[in-house]
Amino acid sequence: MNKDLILKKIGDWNQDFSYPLFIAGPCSVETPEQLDQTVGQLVEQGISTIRAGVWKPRTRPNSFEGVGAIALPWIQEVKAKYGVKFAIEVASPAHVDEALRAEMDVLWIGARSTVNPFTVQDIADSLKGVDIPVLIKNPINPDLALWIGAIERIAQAGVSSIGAIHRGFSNFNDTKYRNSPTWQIPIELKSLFPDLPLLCDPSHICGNRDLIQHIAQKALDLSFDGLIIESHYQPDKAWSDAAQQLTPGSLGNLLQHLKTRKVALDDPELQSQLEVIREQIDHVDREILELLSQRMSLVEKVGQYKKLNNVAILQMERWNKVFQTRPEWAKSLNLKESFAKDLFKLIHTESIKKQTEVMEGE
Ligand SMILES: O=C(O)C(=O)C[C@]1(C(=O)O)C=C[C@@H](O)C=C1
Repeated sequence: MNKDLILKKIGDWNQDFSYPLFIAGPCSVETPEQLDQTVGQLVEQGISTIRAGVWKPRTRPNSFEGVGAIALPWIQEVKAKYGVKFAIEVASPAHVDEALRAEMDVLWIGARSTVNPFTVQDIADSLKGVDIPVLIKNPINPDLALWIGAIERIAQAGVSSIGAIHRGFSNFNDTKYRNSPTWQIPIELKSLFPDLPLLCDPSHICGNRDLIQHIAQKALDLSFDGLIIESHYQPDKAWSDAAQQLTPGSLGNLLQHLKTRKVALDDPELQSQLEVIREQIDHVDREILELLSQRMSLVEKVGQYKKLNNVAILQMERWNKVFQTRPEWAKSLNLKESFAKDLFKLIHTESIKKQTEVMEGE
């Protein structure tokens, strides 16, 4: 992976944006009136960058696919009237061309486009020589490399202001969320590219307006750089994504109740108190690793016995016992059973690897 990508924090982008960056607007542009009402009300709530879908990629045909390019002059009108910036989704070079001609301020690449490197490359090629902020949503499947690949393609086209949007990942099981947040993936992205601005799209994660506050707060707690939220002046009448859109008033209320967290500690007193606890954590982590190393030596010993006596590595009866007792022990120690299960699954996989090395060794 290319860790040498030159990425800029929002404050260094080629246009001025507030920080954290809060973008809001309707799922789709529907009519000039809907756009004007929604944008006017969002501006009253302090929003200065609006999102809206012009072309909508839909799962199945014959559903509303966006009004298309006729929306662009309507957008230009509200941009001029309210002095807002505008972000729209592009999924092809033709969209990029029309969006640039209509002087959009920000483009985003949707989850269904990010999954396809051909599509992303086509979009990247059409952006050569144009420096407009581009936001890249995660692919619908939980594939970090694909997300990074899309970011690299856009960066290589010469775009200097790039952000990533976490909109959750498709899931087959019916969970609480429309798209699973699977936070470890955006966290991993942030740890690989600390300067890459990362926004969260709680609307698409939740699929339901009641859950948005919680996910929005969680994103800020995890040091996300902003939010992109769907808002419509009459959400229940929206032509797409009705259940997850908020009225501008509810959005304003949500933003007011959000706690923005500091990324770094600037109070030396607090810093030194934290240092003391962090030293203790370092010490405990070291002990955990020493104990794991001891466990692995024992596993290796068992491996030698198995090799000598021609016994199979995988011992389900014993493993089932381990896998049953450890979560129980964890619970009595105030740890989550699910955490102990995940941990011991990892440990067991490592034991099997170790014993395979013993078996295959001289
Ligand atoms: O008890 C064994 O036979 C081991 O090799 C140890 C161990 C473990 O890690 O706990 C590893 C592999 C087996 O499938 C069961 C358990």
